[in-house]
Amino acid sequence: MIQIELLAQVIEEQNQNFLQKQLISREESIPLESNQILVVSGVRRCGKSILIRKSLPSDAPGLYLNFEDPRLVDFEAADFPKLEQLRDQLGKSSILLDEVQSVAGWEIFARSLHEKGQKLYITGSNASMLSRELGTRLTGRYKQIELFPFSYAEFLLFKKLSPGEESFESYFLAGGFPEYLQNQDQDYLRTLFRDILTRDVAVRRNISNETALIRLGVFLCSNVGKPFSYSRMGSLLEIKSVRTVIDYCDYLEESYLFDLIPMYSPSIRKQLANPKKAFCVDPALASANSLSFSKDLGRKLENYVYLHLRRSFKEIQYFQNKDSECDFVVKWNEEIIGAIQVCWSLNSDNLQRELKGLKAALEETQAHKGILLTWNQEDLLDGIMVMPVWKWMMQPSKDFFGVD
Ligand SMILES: Nc1ncnc2c1ncn2[C@@H]1O[C@H](COP(=O)(O)OP(=O)(O)OP(=O)(O)O)[C@@H](O)[C@H]1O
Repeated sequence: MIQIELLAQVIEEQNQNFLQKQLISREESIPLESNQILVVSGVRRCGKSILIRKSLPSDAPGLYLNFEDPRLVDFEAADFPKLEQLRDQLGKSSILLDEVQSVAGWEIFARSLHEKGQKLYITGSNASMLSRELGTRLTGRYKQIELFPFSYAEFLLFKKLSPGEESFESYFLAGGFPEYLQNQDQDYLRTLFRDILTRDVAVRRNISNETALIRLGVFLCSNVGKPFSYSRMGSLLEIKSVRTVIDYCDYLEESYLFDLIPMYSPSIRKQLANPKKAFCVDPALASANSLSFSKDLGRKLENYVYLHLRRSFKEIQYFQNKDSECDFVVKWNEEIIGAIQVCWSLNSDNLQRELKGLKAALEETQAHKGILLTWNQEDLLDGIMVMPVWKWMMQPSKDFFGVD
């Protein structure tokens, strides 16, 4: 149990910090009028709680509480009614709970607020921990929004820059974690990565071999965009059991650090068995934690394109047949709707190969729209649009493919 006076003090301090910050508006918006519980999930430090707090009208702020505060170590389910009491005493309109999944039984409180028609916002950085309770006790009562580090458009707003090759180069180097954009300290990205692996993944998942988990994380950062099989990864990383490799990869996906995308295949069974490609939630985070000193710029660009697609689409695959490859195909409503090829720079050596891969993907998947993205070239080749990545990123990829 926790004393209400201590709780009031923690709340006052946590809420003070917020007022001092200069904040930009995000592309994601919070549906304030909805009467469902609103859940914002995403990788750590990407701006989840700020998104909610900034969205609430200034004359009706919410009562914010972050459960990672060590002073809340003794908070238990029986303490939740104190939050309602403090909310009313302080004249707040709603309750906003950060990383609440650490308190067992939180979903019972969530449900009771919902039943009383009172507003609750929740943020979390672990997909499965949240979804377990959401899926059972709160089915149909919540709406979930996924948030990512800043997009290129948000980066421009934050840095007060204009769109173009020069500002895209800055984004390409710095990525989208708001605090990193402020401090530009690579150690921040290393500490963040390590903290997610050791504190979130290893502790929550009870992993005793933390070294193997970190090695896997570094391996994925160093091999963004390259296909690999679980067994090959196991042997490279000296992890004996393939099952362990698969579990660890799942945990890394749950923490929103990486997505492992499958190869396109009409057969689901083949799709599962084929090699996967990993993409990181923030390419600058991957670079800071990578062992690959050659700095593969082409794959990094591919990672940015992947993220831009991922903001709009959940199902993204790569395409490969016996003699050609295409970086991404995008699924929407059970249909592949688009194919995207990414190439740093088109020249007489690679042009035919890149076009062939894109056309093969379009033909085989029956996707109706394809594009070839480059660092700075723009053209129309053989009926295929060629565009610089920065320009393509100025609109949501859903708009580009004409779906909503
Ligand atoms: N819209 C924004 N404009 C400017 N800075 C922002 C914005 N959103 C977040 N930040 C910065 O990023 C930091 C992290 O934001 P926030 O605490 O909301 O992230 P979070 O995803 O809730 O983190 P955690 O998962 O650790 O709880 C903030 O301290 C703030 O400095």
